[in-house]
Amino acid sequence: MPPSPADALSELRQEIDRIDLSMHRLLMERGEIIHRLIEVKRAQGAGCAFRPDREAQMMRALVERHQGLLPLDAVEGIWRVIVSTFTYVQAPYTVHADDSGGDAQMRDSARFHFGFTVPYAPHHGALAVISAVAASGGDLGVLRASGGSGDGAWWLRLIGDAGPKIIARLPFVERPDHPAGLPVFVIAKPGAEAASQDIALFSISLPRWTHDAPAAVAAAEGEILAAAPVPGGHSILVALPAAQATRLPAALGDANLGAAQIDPVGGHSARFEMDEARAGVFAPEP
Ligand SMILES: O=C(O)C(=O)C[C@]1(C(=O)O)C=C[C@@H](O)C=C1
Repeated sequence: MPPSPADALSELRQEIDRIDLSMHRLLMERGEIIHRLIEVKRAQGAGCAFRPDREAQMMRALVERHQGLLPLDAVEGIWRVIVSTFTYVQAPYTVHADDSGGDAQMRDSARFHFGFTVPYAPHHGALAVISAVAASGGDLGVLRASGGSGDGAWWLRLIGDAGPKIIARLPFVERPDHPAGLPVFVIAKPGAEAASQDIALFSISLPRWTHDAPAAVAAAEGEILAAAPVPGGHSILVALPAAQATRLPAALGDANLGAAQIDPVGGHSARFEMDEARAGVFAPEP
């Protein structure tokens, strides 16, 4: 005789309890590993525990192997909370975020990527975020990748050895309809470990704005992310594959912009975009 619906339900719930217990035990076991990792990192003298390149690699592997009923957004969100919280328990940090372009999207992004245990400190403007990170021990800052605030050329504040640098671009896995898809840069004070050099970011101060600038940057496979007038000229924030960075001076020179001042302001892992079809595989049936 097949089991009654009540018995079948009870059996399935026992299975769920068994799986929940295993997942919880595994999370606690992960915590033990993190304990040992703290010791190793302490021996290395590292400050901030955030390792964006490692996280980018983990998030890609996660979405690539994911299958089944659970929507990808949920799986990604769960792992973001796990990893960010384990980062926090290694070395507590606050996420300073620029809410000048709207609080809701920025807060959703910070909570999705860093969870609720990590303190969230809103600021009005990119400059305020950069100052907060510069004054902190090992905090992170989150800024809209497109700029967007009325702060002008905020990236100038990232120039120089001591200034915070861009170390990541979020989300790690880009796709249409990402629940926290606002493209943001994460900034931090320069750490012991070198940041990724897949994509390099430069502040370029031009003696003047010219419509040849985008083509010159494109000639080095770069992209202008933001632009703002500065005293004595115009400043642009440029992203390009790090391997192409040596081509920038010549490309600018060819556009009569040889006097441009080029300063590194950080870098991040290569962007990883999922196409719509793949991103939708796990979406619930309408
Ligand atoms: O791999 C590390 O260095 C860790 O600190 C572990 C861990 C994780 O929890 O998986 C946490 C923080 C880092 O940003 C990356 C990964």
